[in-house]
Amino acid sequence: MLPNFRRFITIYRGYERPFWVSQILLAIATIFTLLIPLMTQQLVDKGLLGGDRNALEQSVLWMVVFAVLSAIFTIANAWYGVLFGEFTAHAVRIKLYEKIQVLSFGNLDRFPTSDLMVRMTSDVNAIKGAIQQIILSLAQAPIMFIGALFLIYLNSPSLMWILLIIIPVVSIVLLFFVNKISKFFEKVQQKLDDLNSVLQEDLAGVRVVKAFVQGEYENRRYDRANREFRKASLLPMQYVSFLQPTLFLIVNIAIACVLWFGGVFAAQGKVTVGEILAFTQYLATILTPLIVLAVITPQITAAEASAERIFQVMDSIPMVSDSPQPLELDPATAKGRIVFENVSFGYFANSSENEEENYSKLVLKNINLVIEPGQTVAFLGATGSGKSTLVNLIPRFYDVTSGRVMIDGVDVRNIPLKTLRQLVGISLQESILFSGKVRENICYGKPEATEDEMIAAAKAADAHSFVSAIPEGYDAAVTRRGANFSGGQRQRLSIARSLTIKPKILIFDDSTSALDMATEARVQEAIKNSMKDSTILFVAQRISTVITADNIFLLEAGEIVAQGNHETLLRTSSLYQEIYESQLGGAPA
Ligand SMILES: Nc1ncnc2c1ncn2[C@@H]1O[C@H](COP(=O)(O)OP(=O)(O)OP(=O)(O)O)[C@@H](O)[C@H]1O
Repeated sequence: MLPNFRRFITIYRGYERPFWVSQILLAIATIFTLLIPLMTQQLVDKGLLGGDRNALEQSVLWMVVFAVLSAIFTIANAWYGVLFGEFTAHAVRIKLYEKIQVLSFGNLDRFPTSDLMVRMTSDVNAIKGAIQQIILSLAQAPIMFIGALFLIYLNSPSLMWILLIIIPVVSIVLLFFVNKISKFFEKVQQKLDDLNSVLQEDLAGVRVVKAFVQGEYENRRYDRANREFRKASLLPMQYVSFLQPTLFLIVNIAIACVLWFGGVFAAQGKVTVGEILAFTQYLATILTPLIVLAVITPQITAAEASAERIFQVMDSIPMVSDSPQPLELDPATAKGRIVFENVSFGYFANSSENEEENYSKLVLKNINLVIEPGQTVAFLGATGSGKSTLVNLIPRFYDVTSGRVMIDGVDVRNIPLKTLRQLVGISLQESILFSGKVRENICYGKPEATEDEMIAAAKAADAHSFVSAIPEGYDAAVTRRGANFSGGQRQRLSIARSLTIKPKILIFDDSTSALDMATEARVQEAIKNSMKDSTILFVAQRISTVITADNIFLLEAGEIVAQGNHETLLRTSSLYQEIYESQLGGAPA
C-alpha cells in the first residue's frame, strides 16, 4: 500500500530522529487523553452520586492535569510535525532540482516546463501536507484504539457489544469513500499540469497573442483547461464533503444507542451512570482516530499520486550520460576535427507504450561528413531540414540513434560530458539571458574569466560597444530573460558567453539571425579572427551567413544533398542556386 509515499518518507533518513521523537510525544499525549474518561467515571460514581467530596475534587484536579499534559505533548508533536514536513519538502525540492540539472535534452522533452513546475511546487506541497497530518495522528490512532478498547473492557464490559456493531459500520463507510476518492487524485494533478501548460505557454508568448489579437482564443483555451481542472477537482472533494458528516452521524447515533441501552442497564443495576458516561467518551475516543484517518486518507491518496509523479522525474535515467570507460581528450591540446559516420537520428515521440515505437521517424538520415580542424563550415537548409538537430549531436545534447559522431577520432559518447562541454561551445538559436549583471551572463560558462578575457569575447561578439555605452557598463543589470536588451543585443551577449570559454569547437545555431547583414558580417569576421584555432560551425537559413565558409553542407529533409564552398555550390547545386536567387536576387554571372 502507498509504495511511493512510503518510499518518499524513507528517503530522508536524516530526519528520522524528529519523526520518532514526534511519535513518542504523540503517544504520551494520547495516554493522557485516555486517562481523562477514567476520571469522569470516578467523578460521577464516587463524587456526584456517592457524595464523596474528596473523590470529586481529586477527579477534577487529575482531569485538568491530564488535559494540560495532553495539550503540552500534542503541541510539541505538532511542532515536530511541521519541522519534519518542511525539512522533507525542502530536501525533495533540492533533489528534484538537482535531478533536473542532470537530465538531458531528450528527458526534458518529455517533461515540459509547466509540468516540472507543478511537480516541484503543488506535488511537493501535497506530500508535505500529508506527512504533517500523518505525524499528527500516526501513533495516536493505534494507541487510542487499543487503549480505549482495553479500558472499556475493564470498566464497562457489558456495553462492549455496541462497539462490535459500530466499528465494522464505520470501517465499511470509510473503505467505500477511500476507494472512490483514490481514483480521482491522479487525474486532478494531470489536469493541473494541462492548466499550467496553457498558462505558461500563453504567458511566455503574451506578446505574440497580443500582436495577433488572439486574446479571445487564448481565453477560450484557458477556460477549457480551467473547466477540465474544476471538473476533476470537484468530484473527489464532493465525496470528501460527505465523509465527515456521515461519520459524525454514525457516532451520534451510536452515542444515542449507548445512552438508551445504558439507561436500561443502569435501571437494572448492571452498569453505573459513571460507566455510561465514560463509555460515551471512550466511544468518541475510539472513533476519533478512525475519523482522522478518514480526513487524512484523501490527502494521503493525493500525496501517493503526487509522490508517484515526483519519482517519475527522480527515477528518469538521463538519456545522455558519461561512458563507464571514458576516454580523456585534453581540451587544451584537442584539434577539433569532427566526423559524422553514417549518423541517423529520430526524436523520442513518447506516445506509445512500446519503447521501440516511441522514436519518431528519422529526422537525420545517414549523415557522413568531415570537418577539418580550424575550418569554418556552415549548414544551410530550409526550416525543419535538421540543421539544429545535426549540430546538437556534437555536444551530445542528444545521442545518435545509429552511427557515430567523433571528435579527433574519439566517439563523443566516450568523452566525459564535462570535457565535451569545454571542447564544444554553442550559441543557441534562442538567446536566453539570466537576471543578474551583464558580466555574469558573459562569464556564465567561465566565472573565473579575467576582465580582459571577458572584454575580448564581448568585442568579438560586437557587444562591447553597446555595453560600454550603458553607464554601468559590464555591471549593468540584466532583467529576467534579458528583457531589457533588444533581440540583436541578446544574441550578441549570448555569442560572447560562448566565446568566453574559448572552446575548440564553436557552434552558432542561427544565433546571428537577429543581426542586420552588415553587423552579422562584422561579428563573423571578428569571431574568426579571435578564434583562429577553433573549428567554427554556423547553422543558418540566410545565405549571407554562409557565403564566406570554407565548406557549406546543404541539408534537405534530414539528408546532406550537396557540399562545397560558395562558388562550387553555385556551379553544382541547383537547390543552392535557387536559395541564392530567392534571397540575394539573380545568380551572379
Ligand atoms: N525536441 C524535438 N522533439 C521532436 N521533434 C523535434 C524536436 N526538435 C526538432 N524536431 C523535429 O525535427 C525536425 C528537424 O528540426 P530542426 O530544428 O533540426 O530543423 P532546423 O533545420 O534546425 O530548422 P530551423 O531552421 O527552423 O531551426 C523537424 O521536423 C522538427 O519538427
